[in-house]
Amino acid sequence: MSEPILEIRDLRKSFDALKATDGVSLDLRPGQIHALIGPNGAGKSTLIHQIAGTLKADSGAIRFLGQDIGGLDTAARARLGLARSFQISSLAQEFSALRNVMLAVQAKAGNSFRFFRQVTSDKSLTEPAMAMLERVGLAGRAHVPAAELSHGERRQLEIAIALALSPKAFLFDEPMAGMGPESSKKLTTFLDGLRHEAPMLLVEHDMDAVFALADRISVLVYGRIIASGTVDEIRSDSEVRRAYLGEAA
Ligand SMILES: Nc1ncnc2c1ncn2[C@@H]1O[C@H](COP(=O)(O)OP(=O)(O)OP(=O)(O)O)[C@@H](O)[C@H]1O
Repeated sequence: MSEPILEIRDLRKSFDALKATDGVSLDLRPGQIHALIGPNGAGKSTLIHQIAGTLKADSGAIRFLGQDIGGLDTAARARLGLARSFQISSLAQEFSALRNVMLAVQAKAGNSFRFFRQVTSDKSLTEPAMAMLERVGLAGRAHVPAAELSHGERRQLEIAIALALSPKAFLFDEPMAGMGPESSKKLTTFLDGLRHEAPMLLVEHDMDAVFALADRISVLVYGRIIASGTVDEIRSDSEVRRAYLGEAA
């Protein structure tokens, strides 16, 4: 089996007495979509934030491309190729979709944010940014401020931003949240194709999407992984059905 791109080992994070992450270990391998599911409050977002670096783990190891990244900040992890899209949007709301992606292209190139005003027409930024918008189906909305995009379009924009960083792995926290069935289907097809670009750790409550996409599913309950396996293994696991899936399986 190929070496994991991302390795999590015995990760722990408490908020006072609450063990939000209680000894989690998992691997993300090349070409893989690894879904992380579990009930509300199970610790899925907390885990994603520790991997991205927006939250510091209490203990445990996070290795990315063979390197221990536990001591790196969010920006350094992103520069290594760890791209993320969170439940809570980090878009610059007053900027157009195109400008938002240009910021990411510029960050990837290592340029300073301060000079952004002078480079808004720089083709080395506009062209790749436009190409990313085309990929996610947002080219026609390039000049619309992020604040005026629909919820689904904002999620597409976040993915375009993630793509602009030439990621080696994606962390997605509920990309389908708040989307209607049509948009969810479209996004599912898009994410399916994305696995060849970089593997993905996907937190998602939409079980249709998870079952359609996941190569592997890990089930988190009270901060612990209670089961990990293929879609079929997870669907037929009686403990998982009791703890989470219920009738959805
Ligand atoms: N900053 C924080 N301070 C204190 N408690 C927190 C903090 N962040 C999360 N928690 C708690 O940690 C637990 C895990 O929360 P988390 O948001 O990671 O769950 P989740 O599985 O992502 O839930 P959901 O599916 O509802 O998004 C919850 O009990 C939550 O209240």
